[in-house]
Amino acid sequence: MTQASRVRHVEPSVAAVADDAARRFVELVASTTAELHVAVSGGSVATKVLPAFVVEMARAGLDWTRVHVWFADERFVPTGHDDRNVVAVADALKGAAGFEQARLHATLASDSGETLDDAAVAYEAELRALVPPADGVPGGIPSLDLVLLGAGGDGHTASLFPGTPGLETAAALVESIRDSPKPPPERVTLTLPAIREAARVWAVVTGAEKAAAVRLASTEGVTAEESPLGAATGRLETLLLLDAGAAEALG
Ligand SMILES: O=C1O[C@H](COP(=O)(O)O)[C@@H](O)[C@H](O)[C@H]1O
Repeated sequence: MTQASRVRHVEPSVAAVADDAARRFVELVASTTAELHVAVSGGSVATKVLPAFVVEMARAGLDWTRVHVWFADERFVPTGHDDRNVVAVADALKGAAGFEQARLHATLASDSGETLDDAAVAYEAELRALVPPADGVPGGIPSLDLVLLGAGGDGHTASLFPGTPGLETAAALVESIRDSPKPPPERVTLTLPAIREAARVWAVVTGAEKAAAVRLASTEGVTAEESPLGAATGRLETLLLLDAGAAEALG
C-alpha cells in the first residue's frame, strides 16, 4: 500500500480528535446490522478516545450489543494491574449501553497460570474462532472490522516497536514480546499481518512529542522496521487522526 492511500485528518485538540473518531465509529456501527469486531489499544486511546465513543454512541441512540472488543496489544502483568490495557478499556466502557463483558475479549494475565507464549497462542485461537475472514472461507485470516491504534513517540504501535526485523512476515497473528523498550517488557500484540487484514485501521495520535513519528510514518517508502505505525494499514481504509501537535512536522 502506498502512503497516498492513507488519509490524514487533523483537528485542533485531543478532545476534537476523540470526538471526530467517535463520530466515525457511530457511522460504522450505524452502517451495518452485523456484529462488529473492534480491536482497541491502551494508553490514550483507552482513556481519551473510547470515552468519546461511549458518549457519541449514546447521543446517536445506538447501543453496544453488536460490538466485540478485542485488544491490539496487552501487557502480561497480573489481573487488575494498572498496566493492563483491559483495566482502562473496561473502565471506559462502563457506561456503554448494552455492552456485555462476554464481548470484552481480554488476553490471559500473568497470574493466569499460563505462560506469555500460551497467552499469545490462546488469543490467536480465540480470534480465529470468533472473527470471520474477509472472504468468508473457513480457515482464512480473521478480518477485524476496525483496529484502533495509538502510537508512541518512537513510532511504535500496538506493541510493534521500531528496529524489530520481520514485522511484515510474522507467521502468527498474535505474538509474545519479551523485551518491550517501553515497560512493562512482557506483552502480547497483534502482528502486522493480523492488523493489515483488518477492514479499517484508524491510528489516533496526539501530542507534539509524537510529531516526528507521524512524519516518518507518512514518508513514502518507509519500512515497517523503521516505522511500525507507517506500516499499519487496513484493507479498506487507513486513517491517521491527529491533533495539531502531532501534525506539526507534516508538510
Ligand atoms: O504501550 C502502549 O503504548 C501505546 C501508545 O500509548 P499512548 O498513551 O502514548 O497513546 C498504546 O497504543 C499501546 O496500546 C500501549 O500498550
